[in-house]
Amino acid sequence: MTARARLFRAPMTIASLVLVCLFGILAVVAPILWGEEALTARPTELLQGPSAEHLLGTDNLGRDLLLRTLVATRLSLGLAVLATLLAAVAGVLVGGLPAVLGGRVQRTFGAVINTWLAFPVLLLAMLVAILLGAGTTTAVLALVLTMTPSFARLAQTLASRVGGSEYLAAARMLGVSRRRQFTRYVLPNIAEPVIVNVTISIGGGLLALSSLSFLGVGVQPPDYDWGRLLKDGFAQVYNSPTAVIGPAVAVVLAGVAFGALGESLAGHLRGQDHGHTGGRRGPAPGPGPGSGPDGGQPSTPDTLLEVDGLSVAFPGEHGWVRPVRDVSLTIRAGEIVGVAGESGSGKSVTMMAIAQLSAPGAEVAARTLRFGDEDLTLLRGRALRGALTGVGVVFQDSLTALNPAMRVGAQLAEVPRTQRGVARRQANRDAVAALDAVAIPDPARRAGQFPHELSGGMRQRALIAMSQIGRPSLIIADEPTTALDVTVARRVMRLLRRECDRTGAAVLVSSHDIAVLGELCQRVLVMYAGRVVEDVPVDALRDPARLAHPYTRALVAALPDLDSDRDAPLATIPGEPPDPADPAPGCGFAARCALATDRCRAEVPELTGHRHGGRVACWHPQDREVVRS
Ligand SMILES: Nc1ncnc2c1ncn2[C@@H]1O[C@H](COP(=O)(O)OP(=O)(O)OP(=O)(O)O)[C@@H](O)[C@H]1O
Repeated sequence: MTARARLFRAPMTIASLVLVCLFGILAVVAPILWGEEALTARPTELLQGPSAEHLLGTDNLGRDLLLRTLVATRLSLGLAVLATLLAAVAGVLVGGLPAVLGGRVQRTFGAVINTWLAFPVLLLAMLVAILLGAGTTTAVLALVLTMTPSFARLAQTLASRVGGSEYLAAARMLGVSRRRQFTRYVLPNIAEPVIVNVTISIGGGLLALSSLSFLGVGVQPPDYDWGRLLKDGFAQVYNSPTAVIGPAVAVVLAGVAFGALGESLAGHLRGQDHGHTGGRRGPAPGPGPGSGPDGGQPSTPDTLLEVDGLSVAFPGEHGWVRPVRDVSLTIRAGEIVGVAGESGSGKSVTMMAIAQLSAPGAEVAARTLRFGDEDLTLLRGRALRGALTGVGVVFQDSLTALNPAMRVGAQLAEVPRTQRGVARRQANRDAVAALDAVAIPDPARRAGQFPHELSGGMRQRALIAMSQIGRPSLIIADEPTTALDVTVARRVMRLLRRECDRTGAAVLVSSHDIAVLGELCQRVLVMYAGRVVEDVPVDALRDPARLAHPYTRALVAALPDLDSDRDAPLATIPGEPPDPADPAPGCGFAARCALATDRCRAEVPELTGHRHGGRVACWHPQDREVVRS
């Protein structure tokens, strides 16, 4: 049974849904059927108790109390629904918009929402009602004012997850307008919980509005809602106790029905656990000047990307933490370069900093960050986005990298539409062709599906297609196969290579698996503790004796192969990588290195050329000669 089928079979859902529907029908038909009669005064039947003719008795003008309660459903529910919807819209705008407007706006709006939330709801409503004078409009306005902050808080929490997601980061990078980011990326992904909250809040709104009418600051005669009926009934409760029963039961039943329905829906949503609005990246401030030793490779005329002295810092508990330090690398046009290293070595942070997709709050600095003819350290805003149209990004987790609320084809089509102004139809055709190019079967049908309808491998292919569709000259693929099993991962990597061979794009791709990189790349950069420790040509990688850095050797030795003795434990690298918040002086690997000397523990080695044709940062580089001796 599907989760939705289970939801609609749950007794609480059925009961609350039936009640909500009944109230809805009553709100529509009661004024039509009994509106006139509920207003008819009967001077001979004043303040009567329950009878067969008047089940709940009559009021001080002889009007039937049951009919008045039924007719009041429309105004009571109508006002509660109206106030809740207005509050939801206002709350979503206040809480959701900052996600696409950026850090400072986000913080300011957050502070406003917190202050707003601190006011007691009913007190605020009464204050507004007293200031503006009693009446229906005032009551609704007061309610909107008091309900808006809780919607804003909800929208803010949900939208901040979307704001940090990879798919929104990619949309920003593409130059998708803020309005479109909000309507196509933020809104659809926060809609479900907001709608559920609207349902729950209608119950609360109904109680609050009834309270205002009961206190005399809400609906005024001759209009009447349940709160007003309660107020009038209360005045005659000693003569006719049944006068309060009708509206009291109606308020409680409707409040409980909406609340219970909302709670059932919320439980269903929690159970579904989409897990696809999570993400962790957002736009980065532009890189600024940095410092550090110059370890960069000389750039050649066909150099496509040149990075020198790249450092990334995040605000930590005790000051700035710098997980990436002084990284230097170059990539030539069409070259496929891998980035290897243990978890936490700084691969993703480096790659995202190059793609200008660092997490909010990150401080990125570089002496040189040049892509093609553009110096990215000097560009901002539109100019930076323009320069980055030549970069395609493949993220780690295809589920968080694709907008779950947008069809796959539409997401792909967004790239040519935004970057080159291609017409929608043509862009859709391009999207299907791009899916076809990455060997997705039945691409036209798949283009019409949502990301969750595709398998993990297929989604990763779609991401590769998306990174290619803008015809970039560089693809940055951050562990594109982490979420896939080994066989699918290898297939996806081969596909990445085939696509890049076909289009001539260069690739910077990271992976934990140095063996996979060895198959795919021409060069592999080995990272340790936020630095590049070796830049190895792939032929040297295949011959462990030519590897220069003890860490690279240890990484390669830790790889199992077909000849490995299955009973023997795998080689591991003893010790732990250093904590980026507490880096030791000298070489980061010294504490785990059998060859470390005092110099290693005191001075950071620079990346310098090595006989294998690459570079190494080590005071005691290894090579064939050293091994033999
Ligand atoms: N937004 C952030 N704020 C603070 N620290 C961060 C942030 N993102 C990453 N880091 C830290 O930076 C370091 C490097 O992380 P990074 O994700 O680059 O490692 P990685 O080599 O890609 O690892 P993995 O293979 O597990 O993804 C880690 O210590 C991580 O905790």
